[in-house]
Amino acid sequence: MERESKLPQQVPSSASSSPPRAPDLLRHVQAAFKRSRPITGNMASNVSRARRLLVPEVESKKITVSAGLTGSNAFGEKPRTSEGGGPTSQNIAEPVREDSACIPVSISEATASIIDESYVTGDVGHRATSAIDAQLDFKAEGFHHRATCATDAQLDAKAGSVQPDLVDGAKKVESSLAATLSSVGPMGQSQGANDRTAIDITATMDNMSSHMHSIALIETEGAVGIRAFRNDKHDVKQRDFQSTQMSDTSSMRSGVIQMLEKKEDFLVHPATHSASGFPCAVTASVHSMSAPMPNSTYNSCSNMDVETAEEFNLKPRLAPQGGVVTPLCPKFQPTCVGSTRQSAVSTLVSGSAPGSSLGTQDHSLSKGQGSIVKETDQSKAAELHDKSSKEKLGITSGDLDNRQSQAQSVKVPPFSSSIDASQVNKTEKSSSAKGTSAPRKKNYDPELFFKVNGKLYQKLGKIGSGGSSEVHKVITSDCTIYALKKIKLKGRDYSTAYGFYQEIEYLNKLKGKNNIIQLVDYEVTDKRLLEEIRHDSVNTKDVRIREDVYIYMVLEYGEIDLAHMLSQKWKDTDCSNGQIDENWLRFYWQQMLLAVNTIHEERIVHSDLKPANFLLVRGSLKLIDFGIAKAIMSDTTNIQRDAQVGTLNYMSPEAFMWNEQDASGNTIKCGRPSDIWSLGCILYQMVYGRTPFADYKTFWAKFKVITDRNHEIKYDPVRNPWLIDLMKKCLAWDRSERWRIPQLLQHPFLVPPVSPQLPLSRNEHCKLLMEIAEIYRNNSQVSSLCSLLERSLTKLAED
Ligand SMILES: Nc1ncnc2c1ncn2[C@@H]1O[C@H](COP(=O)(O)OP(=O)(O)OP(=O)(O)O)[C@@H](O)[C@H]1O
Repeated sequence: MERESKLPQQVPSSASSSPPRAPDLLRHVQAAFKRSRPITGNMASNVSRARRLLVPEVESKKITVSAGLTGSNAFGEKPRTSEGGGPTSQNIAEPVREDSACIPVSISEATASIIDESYVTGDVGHRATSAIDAQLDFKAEGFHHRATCATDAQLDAKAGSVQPDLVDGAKKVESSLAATLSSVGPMGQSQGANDRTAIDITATMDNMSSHMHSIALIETEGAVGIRAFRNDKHDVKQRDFQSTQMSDTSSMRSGVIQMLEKKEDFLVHPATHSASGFPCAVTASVHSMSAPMPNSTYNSCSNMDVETAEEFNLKPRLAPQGGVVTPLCPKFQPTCVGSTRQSAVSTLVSGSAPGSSLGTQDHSLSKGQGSIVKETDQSKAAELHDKSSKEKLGITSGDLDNRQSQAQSVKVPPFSSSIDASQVNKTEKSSSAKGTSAPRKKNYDPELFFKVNGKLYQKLGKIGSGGSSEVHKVITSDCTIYALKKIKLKGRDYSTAYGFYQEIEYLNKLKGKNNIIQLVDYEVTDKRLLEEIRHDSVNTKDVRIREDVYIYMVLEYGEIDLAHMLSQKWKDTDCSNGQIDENWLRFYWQQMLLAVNTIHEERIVHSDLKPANFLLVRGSLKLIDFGIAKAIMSDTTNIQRDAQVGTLNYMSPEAFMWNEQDASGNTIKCGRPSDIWSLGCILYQMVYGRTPFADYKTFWAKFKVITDRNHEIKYDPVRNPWLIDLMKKCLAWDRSERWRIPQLLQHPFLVPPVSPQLPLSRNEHCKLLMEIAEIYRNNSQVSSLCSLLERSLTKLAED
């Protein structure tokens, strides 16, 4: 009842004969929506909810209605290690579809800001959401633009010149909105009214097919990110990636989300949702740009500097030195993949102090807040930034000029008032401390981003680390997830460095092969050294690299590796009958064979096959880690190694004895059969849950037993005897006796012989006899006996 008394005042029905003027109506709606009700029952929780941040407002007479959707990503994974470990969660993002919609609307004098907030219809008792709660902020100059507007929309607005077709569309939207808003009932009403409103708005947006912008709201439990897209007639291009947090709203949107999800025009690819595994939200908002934005609006991209922001298609953060600002909300900082579900997207999204609510209009700085960027500095920085990023972004000179002139005509708002001193970027601090304008070293925060060939990749967490590298999960501005392998070359000798570089060459060679992990991009940070590594590796073999040089490789992202899958499978198997599921085994064994066959056909020997080097990508196993792979020389089927390689439990006898002389005086080399041995060890592990030499713990014990040709590997009985035969074919000590992959692919374990129905028909008898005759074609006696039998059978059949 108490709650009842707090219900917003009923707004007189606007569906009456004379609808109120838009500002009046909006004021009513705001009055209703601003008084959001407490969440009832179990809806009320102390769980920190997403809060909303604002992005800069600039003076304009423009309203943007925007809607869209994208998925949030969350990565509740544990870092992987090369071998073993627990299961890894499976998250993969598909590129975001860019078919969202957003309509720029030009509106005069009166402006409105419709934003999403949430409330609960207590009587219905479920999550109610209003994507278009109205919140009116009447300013002397008109509307206050709140929110999340796309960079392009802002730029368009700044230019002060709205294209005629947009104006036209804008007017339509304006009137549609007025009509739509007039149908919004008071807060206490049932969900239906609000649903209807959202649908109406959606429909309105649908009507605006050209020059549409959209903002997609990425929502996790604690953070909300907004993506904005521009959908021009000819150039559908993903645009701004804004971030925000919302207070007590995230859980409320689901209703509208579901509603809007049905409106395909607003949706990004559903795969994005599944990638994240988290609910996505859509919001429709009306932005006006009539008043200067509160400083806090800059928080929306506060963890990115200008270049970062632009890389992520954000409104550039106009820090004079291009400095870096640490995330406002450390809770959302991506530290480790497994840290929180929020971490992934929430760092794309930035946090804001709870106080920086939507309604904040305070332009003054609060006490103790740090450095403020002066407008002039910002303008200069914007110019500089625009110039420097022109090339990178591939903006045409016409575009750039246009944008620059727009930028000049726009009064750039001051920095966020809600950034406190501790949150101001490190570069700014250090340069101001020195009192100099020190040249900036990096214009992005290396703790949060990797930069490969000028493209930024935001860290989502460390996936794993191998002997030579660390691998991170990263996300790009278009929400694609990759694995980024970082190899430190400092302290390594040139030949080792060359080995690392060779992995790139192999991956380039294997581009397009769908059972090999795909290399998307790479960079060696020191080009001169790269040339030395490539050309002088022999001369400088033992010279160690002293510079801080890294190899970055951007790779297709794998959800989980076979090592983790196996350990999980064995946990499940232990709980059931103790024997591995044969069909599961067949499926993955075949995939492994196909992957290794691909590289063998390209005359590459992997040399380090182990479960951790098979990754599951979209349901298929793909091979990774060509760090020690070697090409097979054209004049031989084997390879000469410079160093002993491999992982002990999977190493073939010849890998242990490389370069030694065998009994006949030949140098022992590793070739394709060495990989087959490793595959045999993996198969053995899949069947028995341990590798064949796992009982031998030390290096010398393993060395002794593996290099002993008389050692007999123990095969415990299994249901399918073909399985044991298969393992034996792979683990033959003599490498010349090991089967090759094409044979293994035809092994009866994978291709079980089909036993014919008995008794055989006359034709089948005849066929059988002909086969026998063919086998014994050199034996005239067998041949004639076969033909006699065949004739006899034919005669019998005739009788
Ligand atoms: N593309 C990828 N997608 C997802 N995870 C990956 C990817 N590449 C590597 N990893 C993870 O990182 C770990 C280490 O990667 P990788 O094996 O390439 O590094 P390395 O330094 O060569 O390791 P090793 O010591 O095993 O040779 C892998 O076991 C795997 O779990």
